[in-house]
Parts: sequence; C-alpha cells; structure tokens
Amino acid sequence: MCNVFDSYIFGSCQLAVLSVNVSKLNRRSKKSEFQVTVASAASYINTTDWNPHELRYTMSLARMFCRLNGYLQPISKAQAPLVSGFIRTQNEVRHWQHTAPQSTSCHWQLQEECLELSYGGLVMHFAYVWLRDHCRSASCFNSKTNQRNLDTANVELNIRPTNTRVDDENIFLTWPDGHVTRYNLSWLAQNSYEGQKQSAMQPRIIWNSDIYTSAKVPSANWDKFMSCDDELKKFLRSFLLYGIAFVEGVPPTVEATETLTQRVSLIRETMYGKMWNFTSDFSRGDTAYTKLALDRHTDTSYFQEPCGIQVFHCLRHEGTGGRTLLVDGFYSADKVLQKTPENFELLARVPIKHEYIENVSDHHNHMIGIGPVLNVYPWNNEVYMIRYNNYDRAVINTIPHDIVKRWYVAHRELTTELRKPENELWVKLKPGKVLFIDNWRVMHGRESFTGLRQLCGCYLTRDDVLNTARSLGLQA
Ligand SMILES: C[N+](C)(C)CCCC[C@H](N)C(=O)O
Ligand SMILES: O=C(O)CCC(=O)C(=O)O
Ligand SMILES: [Fe+2]
Repeated sequence: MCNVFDSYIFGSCQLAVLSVNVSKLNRRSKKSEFQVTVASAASYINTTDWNPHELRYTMSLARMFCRLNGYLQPISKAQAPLVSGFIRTQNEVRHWQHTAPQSTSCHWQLQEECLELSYGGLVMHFAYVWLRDHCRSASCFNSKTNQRNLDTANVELNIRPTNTRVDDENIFLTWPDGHVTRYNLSWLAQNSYEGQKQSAMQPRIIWNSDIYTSAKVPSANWDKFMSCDDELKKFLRSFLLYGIAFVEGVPPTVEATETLTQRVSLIRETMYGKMWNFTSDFSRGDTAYTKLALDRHTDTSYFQEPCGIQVFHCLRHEGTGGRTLLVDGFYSADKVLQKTPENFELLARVPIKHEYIENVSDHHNHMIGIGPVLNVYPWNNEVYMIRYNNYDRAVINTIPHDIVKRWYVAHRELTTELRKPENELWVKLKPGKVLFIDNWRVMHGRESFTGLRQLCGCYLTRDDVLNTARSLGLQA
C-alpha cells in the first residue's frame, strides 16, 4: 500500500513523495512508514494507474534527478522494491512550494502543525507558535537591545498563518490579525532544532596523552598575551578545543598571575578567597593543603555550579615529586558512550551529591552540590560538564537500591577509562608557567611531594571566559 504523500514542481519536473506503508508490504518489517521520493516528468503525476514497472522507471529518473540537482536524498536501491504494488490516492496529494531554481535548494511546505523547510540538505520543522513567537519585526523584537517585545502569553497556541509566500531569500507569513512576519530562510536554517541537533555546542578535540602531545599546542607568551588580542584569541581557541592551555614567561608572583587571569575573565571568588596561594600547611580542612598525592578529580563539585576554570601557577618548589596530572574527562566519557551506552545514560541521568564540610580554625563551611556525574545536552547527548571527585562525593541517598549497583558499575567503567595510563598527561609546573584548566572537563590531580611547594591561582567565572572568547569571534 502506498500513497502519494506530496508533490512539487521543479523546473520542468514534477516530483512525488510517496509514503509507503512497509508493514503492509512486508509484514515482517518492523517499520510501519517509509518515505520514498520519486521524480517524474510533469505529466506523470496525473497518471492514475501506476504500475511497478513504471514506478521503477520513475525511481531511476528520480535518482538521476537527485544527483543532478543535489537537493534531495538519493533513493537507495534497498527502497526501490518496496514500492511495488502501491495504490495512489489522489486526495493525498499536497503541493510543495519552492524558491526559484537559481536560489538553490530550498523547499517548504505548510503541514498541520508546522512549517517544513528543506534547505542546505537539512529538513527542518518549525511549529507555528514558535514562528509567531520568534517574529523579528520591529513591534515584536527590539533589535537595539536584542530583546523580545512580543508578549508570548498573548499568542494563540494553535495559531496558523492565514497566508504564506516566499521570494528567493525569505518566507512571509501573514497571521490571523494581519501581522506579517518575514523570515530570512538562512536565519531559519541557522536557528532550527534540526541544525542544532547536528552540530556541537562546543567544538572540541578530545584527547589522550598521545593526541595532546602530538598536537604540539603552543603556549602563549606573557608579553604578547598581555598586549595582543590575537595572542589571547589563539590561547582561548586552544583552551576551548582542549580544555587546557598554558602561558609561559609569567613573573612568578600572585599579582602577575592575577593580572594575567583578568585579561581573560572575572575571578570567581569562593570561600578559598579570590586569589589563593597555598602550601602543605593544612591551613584548610582539605587534602589539597597536604603533601599527599591526589587522584584525578574536578574541583568544587560540591557547588551547585562548579567553578568553570581553575588557574594554577607553581611559584616555588624545593623538593621532589609534585607533578600535575591532567586527564580529559570528555575523552573517557566518550569511550563509555561508545562501549556501554546504558552506563553513559546512568551517569548522565542519575543525580548524586557532593559535599564539603570544613571546620578548621576560623573556617566553617558546608557546601552541597547536586547533579549527575555527566551533564549532557538532551538534544544531542553532548557532555558539557563532569562532576567527578571521589573525595568529596557525599552519601548516596538519591538512588533506589535496585539502581545503585548499576550506577556503581557505570561509575567503575568511567573510572577505568579515566585511569588508563595512556589517558594521563603529566606536567611539572614551574615558576613562570601558568596552567588554565577547564574544570567542567579536564580532571587534575597531583603526585605526592617533598619539600616546600607553593601553588597560587584562582577560579574563573565560566560565563566571562566564554564571553571574552565570543567577543574575539570564537564559537563558545
Ligand atoms: C584550589 N584550592 C586549593 C583553593 C582549593 C582546593 C579545593 C579542593 C577540594 N577538595 C575540591 O576539589 O574542590
Ligand atoms: O597541589 C596541586 O597540584 C593541586 C591540588 C588540587 O587539586 C587543588 O588545589 O585543587
Ligand atoms: Fe583540585
């Protein structure tokens, strides 16, 4: 059973899109609906009796047509036999609209609930209420402030345009009250869900030690960094790509480190202070303030919003050990996703708590942060933040007993990935070399050490780092 689903005209050709009910054609098939695109000569669509032979001929035409015009998905060979024995129902035919041939591949169609737009190889859908809400006309949107004027609550939820037309670049929608919205087609394409789903929010290169080392990412140079926007931009570009970046030749003082970071962002003050400068004196109730080794972790997982960036500058070390360990959490998370998607899912969906309880001399702090280990964008499963700190992980009381063991299995798999030696990047921080770490992505740790070791640094406000990157023209 097969119906003509849609048809449209392009130049001298008329195209029919057939909706084939595969379950009726082949009962063993699990799929119930299948779409096949067919191109034909203009007269073809008026033919009432389609026979398999004719259809196959039409399909080979379609394939050729698609290839020539490059704007339809070529029909795969596998689909061809499915359409034999179809019945065409005339009343199912709806008409596709299209922009002029020279304006390239853009086709649109008004459906029951949405506008369907085919542009640049992507088929997109825009709900009518969305289209009304996003109107960029002067009365609906203030282009000086980039803010919406329209009161969304006044939009009829079942609104539909009463009239639609297109020119080469735009689609014009007339609404029931007479208001006209003009959308630039490429604006729609750029702002579609389908486009967003396909692209990464944050383009990145996930790395293990080999990948990072062979990339030979250059460090920025202090003088240039402070005076030249291009150097800052290069630095931020590699920071966004790898989640770590270095500046060398920095005067080994807290003040210079502060000046440096303020070129990138606002400092995020926490209960550790604005700039911190610490040794192994146990002045605070945390293992960081000892000489002990620290396994890979993210910091401030016990904040509702963990600090976005951590800056380290080792001002002094007279002793042995104390190397810094860096591991790309996104690389390991990706391995879990590839190997055991259900473990990835558990780590991404199950919220847990992290906690910081400090009662040392004058410092009294109790922080609780709640969230999953892997924070992902639901539309594309892209990981954007990892909370991973086994020291600070709190009592688990947010997971029922039948899930908790599965959660531990998933957590173990992530840990196994994170601990693979090939994923570990070891660096010895020296006075003058400042390290920026994306604390939502790259874990840090350290080797135990002897002697006096002084580390200064700060946390940065993530929004401000990204803001600086965007102002320099980077995608962040
Ligand atoms: C960086 N600085 C020394 C100030 C604080 C260290 C905090 C360590 C804490 N366990 C955490 O992971 O958040
Ligand atoms: O001492 C170090 O190298 C790092 C310690 C640490 O994890 C931290 O301060 O967050
Ligand atoms: Fe840390």
